[in-house]
Amino acid sequence: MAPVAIQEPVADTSRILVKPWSRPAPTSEDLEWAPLAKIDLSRFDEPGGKQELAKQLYDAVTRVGFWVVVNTGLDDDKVLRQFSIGNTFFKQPLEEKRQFPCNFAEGEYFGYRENSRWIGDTGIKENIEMLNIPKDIPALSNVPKHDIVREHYDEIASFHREVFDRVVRKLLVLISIILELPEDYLLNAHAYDQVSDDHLRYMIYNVRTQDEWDRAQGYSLGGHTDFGSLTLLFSQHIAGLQIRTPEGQWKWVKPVEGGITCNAADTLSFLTNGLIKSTVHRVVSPPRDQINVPRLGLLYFVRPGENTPMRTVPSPLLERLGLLTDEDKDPNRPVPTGTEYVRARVRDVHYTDVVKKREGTSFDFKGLKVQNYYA
Ligand SMILES: O=C(O)CCC(=O)C(=O)O
Ligand SMILES: [Fe+2]
Repeated sequence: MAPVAIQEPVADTSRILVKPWSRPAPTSEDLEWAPLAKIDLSRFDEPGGKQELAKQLYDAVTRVGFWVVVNTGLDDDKVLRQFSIGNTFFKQPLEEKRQFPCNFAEGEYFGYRENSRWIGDTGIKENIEMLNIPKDIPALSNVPKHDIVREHYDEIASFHREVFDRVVRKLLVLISIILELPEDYLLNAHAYDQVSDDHLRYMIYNVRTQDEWDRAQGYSLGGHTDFGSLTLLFSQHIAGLQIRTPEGQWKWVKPVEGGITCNAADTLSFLTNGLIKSTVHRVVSPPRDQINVPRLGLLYFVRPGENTPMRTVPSPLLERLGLLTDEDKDPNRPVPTGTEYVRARVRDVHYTDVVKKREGTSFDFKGLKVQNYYA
């Protein structure tokens, strides 16, 4: 028998103590929850499993736009540890958090986003703070890290990679199967080792009074689509997220124990000429029994990168559905890269001191067009 390595406990030399965070109590209010498909990723490697899961995912990605993955193999203790690191970060002094702000002038989203912007003319500020952490690849190692990220980097980086490997990779394979493309087609277009603006996000909605929520929401309810290809939301218990269902009703998203809520976003919709649905969603005031609890979030955003042309993919399914145009098939037609598109979008939305609702307007970057505002 091979000798078993005995691991000495390693002294924690970090300066910043991460206090364990746990999920607050779920709401006891009877909300109208959106029915979402549950995709069991433990079946992915079974014979025929991928094909079966792809069938189950079809309606979710083409019509609903939101679904839940379960049995991902990600250990919930590791998930809670990431929530705890995020929570500890947000409790740090503003000067510390402000050290590395998002560079919105360039459409760059890595770093800290402060809750400093005014919402229209309401006199209320946004209540969201976030810290976006890039992929753990050499080409992005120069992106500056806050102390808490540096001190816990091994753990954060391995979580980042594990989320990609256990969830993102599998979803990109399933969607490639749906599109009748080679299984690794979309994975290659979003490869972990290539430069892209993928990020792990710690996010917090700070507590507001009902009156503040009402005033902010009277101006805008914040309906939007996400900018990249896929968004993963780790389970947390504060309600607030709502999706606009295919029937046009707003329904709440219920947290699933051990599950991850996923949604398709704009660039995946562009790459499939609209077949994959980028669903409109928003975060509204939590129910009464949760309104005094900060809404801590942990998310992963998948974006196409520098080496991904924003051209409809050569899918036989899209061809049959009449969604592949001659223009799409022309490899010489110049198109932006994923990074160019995403940065233009981030700059357009976030490079401002006052958040405007921009009713009736849309964003158009070299022919890639999305609506800015959904009521
Ligand atoms: O916090 C959530 O549940 C969703 C947040 C969201 O929609 C976003 O960050 O784009
Ligand atoms: Fe979103």
